[in-house]
Amino acid sequence: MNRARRHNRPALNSDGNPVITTTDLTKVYRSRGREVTALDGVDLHVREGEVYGVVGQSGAGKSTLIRCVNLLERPSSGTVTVAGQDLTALAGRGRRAGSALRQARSRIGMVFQHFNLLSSRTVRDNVELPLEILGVSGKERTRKALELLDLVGLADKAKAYPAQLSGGQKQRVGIARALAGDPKVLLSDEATSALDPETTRSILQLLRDLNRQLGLTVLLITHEMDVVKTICDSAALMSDGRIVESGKVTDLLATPGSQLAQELFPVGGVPSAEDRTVVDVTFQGEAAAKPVISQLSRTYNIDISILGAAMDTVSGNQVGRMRIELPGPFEENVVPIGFLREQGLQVDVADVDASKTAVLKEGAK
Ligand SMILES: Nc1ncnc2c1ncn2[C@@H]1O[C@H](COP(=O)(O)OP(=O)(O)OP(=O)(O)O)[C@@H](O)[C@H]1O
Repeated sequence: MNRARRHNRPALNSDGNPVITTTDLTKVYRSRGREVTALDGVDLHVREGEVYGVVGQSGAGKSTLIRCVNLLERPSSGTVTVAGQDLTALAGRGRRAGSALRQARSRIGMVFQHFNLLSSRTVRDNVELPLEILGVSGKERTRKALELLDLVGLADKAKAYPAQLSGGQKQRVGIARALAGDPKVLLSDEATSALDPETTRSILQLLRDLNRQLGLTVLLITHEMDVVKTICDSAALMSDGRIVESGKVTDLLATPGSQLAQELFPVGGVPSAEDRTVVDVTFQGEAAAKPVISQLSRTYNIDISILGAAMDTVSGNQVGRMRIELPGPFEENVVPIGFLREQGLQVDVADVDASKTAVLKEGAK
């Protein structure tokens, strides 16, 4: 059970200080005479206290980005600043990392997809490991490890070995270990990808609770849009080593033609005949509760078909998307579409082509 208590930290201040900043970050891998540009001028701004998700297709550069943020991977150029400290200016790499970089890294926790626990050590000893490296005394290490295991709901597993734990429990140990150095920032590399849906939910809830309770800033990479919907305040979409869209999730949902919004709330559906206007409507907050579709139908005396719909909660707010079909071509529907916009809804006119696959958004034209 998750013991992290909720507390009443005010909602994220949208003007919060940046705690992770990358500037023009570039990473070029060179192997066997070949060059791969994994990061191509990435500017990332993660504000204090937010949960920030980076999504993108396989090979987009997500893992490279998160590994560059704590300098597990040394960028080819550009800078990484975490909690006001320019990590790229600190010397050394890997085992030989200078003590300044080691100290700075201890303030950055990292959680991995496959947990990376040492099988020969007990749960408690796994959590103590980073404290050993930091030179913390035995008694203090044990006190801290037990406190952290309690925080992640595993107080009764301190003497168990990783092999005796479920996947979700192993990830809780991974999270406790990541918190050992009292980090300001937690990096999560696909932390829930190896877990079943229910365990995923409980781990995401734990991350959210830790974010709220400790004021911990979380930067996570994921290929699961549900992770973004469930816990992210902000998100960035990566493609070919670049950030192609970023911002607060609620703002992205209100941005015409947003690719991230479409991926978060994919609505399909093709028109029933030629000469129909297909419109994607996004509802947020108060607008989600208004009976706008029936009002539209009554006001303009038109029949409206719902071609597809998705409703969900994003960062605690009710959000929905709906693809509707109005009779007649676009020119005949300018006024009804204006009515929807006046109701505070995000409205994109979708141009579903004859092959019924490509959707070109009005806002993206
Ligand atoms: N150590 C490496 N040496 C050479 N090329 C690499 C190395 N690591 C990553 N790459 C390449 O860099 C690009 C970005 O990889 P990266 O793992 O960062 O993407 P990703 O978005 O995390 O993908 P995935 O979701 O599949 O993990 C890919 O083309 C990949 O093949």
